[in-house]
Amino acid sequence: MLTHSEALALEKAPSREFEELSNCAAQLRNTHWGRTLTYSRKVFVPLTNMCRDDCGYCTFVQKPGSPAARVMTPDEVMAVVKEGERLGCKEVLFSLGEKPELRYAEAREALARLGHTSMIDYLIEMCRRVLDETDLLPHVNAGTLSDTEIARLKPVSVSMGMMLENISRRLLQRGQAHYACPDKVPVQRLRTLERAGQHGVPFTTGILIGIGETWAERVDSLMAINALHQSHGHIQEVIVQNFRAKPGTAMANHPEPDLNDMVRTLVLARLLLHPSISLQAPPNLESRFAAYIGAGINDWGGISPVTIDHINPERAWPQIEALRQATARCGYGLEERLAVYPRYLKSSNRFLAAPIAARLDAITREDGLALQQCG
Ligand SMILES: O=c1nc2n(C[C@H](O)[C@H](O)[C@H](O)CO)c3cc(O)ccc3cc-2c(=O)[nH]1
Ligand SMILES: C[C@H]1O[C@@H](n2cnc3c(N)ncnc32)[C@H](O)[C@@H]1O
Ligand code: MET
Ligand code: SF4
Repeated sequence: MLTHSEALALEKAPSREFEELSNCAAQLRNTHWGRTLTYSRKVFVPLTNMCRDDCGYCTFVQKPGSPAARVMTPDEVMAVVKEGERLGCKEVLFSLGEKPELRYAEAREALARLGHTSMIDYLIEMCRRVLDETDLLPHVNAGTLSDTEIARLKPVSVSMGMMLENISRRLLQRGQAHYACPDKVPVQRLRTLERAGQHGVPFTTGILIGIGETWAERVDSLMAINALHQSHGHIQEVIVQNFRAKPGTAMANHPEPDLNDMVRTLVLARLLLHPSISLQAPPNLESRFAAYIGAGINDWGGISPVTIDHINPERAWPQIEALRQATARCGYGLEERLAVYPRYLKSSNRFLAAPIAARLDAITREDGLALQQCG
């Protein structure tokens, strides 16, 4: 839709020109996704907050030795999932630190007590329990994954995700957001995205805005995501998430991106990405919803009536009814969807393992959830 030089120029396009581009983005959303925005009713399960990486913006991560460092027990996981089920949630978002067992004895010991040697093994067990004991559907956000890890997770989850964040290697330098983060090396993130495509996993990714990247690096990141989608068709959604500065982190004093920056980036994403890719922005990290809708988003992501956003614990979820009203004031409806998007739901396709396809078949027949076909 946009050439590379048009994409670069969008950053500083004069307001009249930008308004036209923004109208194009909104129009493109209307054409491909209609006048209904979606969200997923979820519970957030932070299976472990120990992590071998040290992202400069992250408060989720806890070092062993800190009283807050932990691995959730199976009973704790199932209690929150059951509570979600009681309140009508359909997604379990497993979001966790990356491979802490490779760095910390405490993580290895905690896993050994649970009968496992790796966090991914334990995650697979818990996904299976969710499927066996509840009606919820696991979405796995566990960072970089190997071929075998993806192959083993696919039959126990409906979709997986990992933010590319940014393709820039510059951010790995000392003093930058991804210093000392082996799992944030861009080629490792890109390999995970590529492997997910090869395995036919409906995949969520995205970019993190305002962590020291340039506009050109955002353009390159979105173009890389789009190219992977062109090869494999697996990118179901792209999240454009604004960095929030947290006290106590290396980036506590780093400026947060402003609304104009977010809006321009959303327009960029809508115009660069294939229109069948859902464009999501989280509603708890910005309250001016109309600006996001005007920039062409079609989805608000996961919202929980049960759990906080453990990544941004100080940012409360909007009430779903309040979000519905705000969305309606912009002229759009709000509908619930599943963690996997409609176009992957056709049974007997390469995107769903057989037991998952059977489960989804049953759920969608009962519920008739957000099943508008797109893309
Ligand atoms: O509550 C959150 N949900 C996050 N989600 C979940 C998201 O909101 C949706 O629930 C799922 O993507 C399902 O569509 C992510 C999912 C991913 O695959 C990758 C990254 C994220 C990031 C967040 C996040 O920071 N907070
Ligand atoms: C789940 C996703 O949340 C993002 N993430 C981690 N820390 C922050 C923060 N301070 N602000 C915004 N997003 C963050 C990362 O990109 C991670 O992949
Ligand atoms: N650690 C993973 C990542 O940064 C999962 C989300 S952060 C808890 O991608
Ligand atoms: S953002 Fe993810 S990878 Fe980075 S420190 Fe936090 S938990 Fe680890």
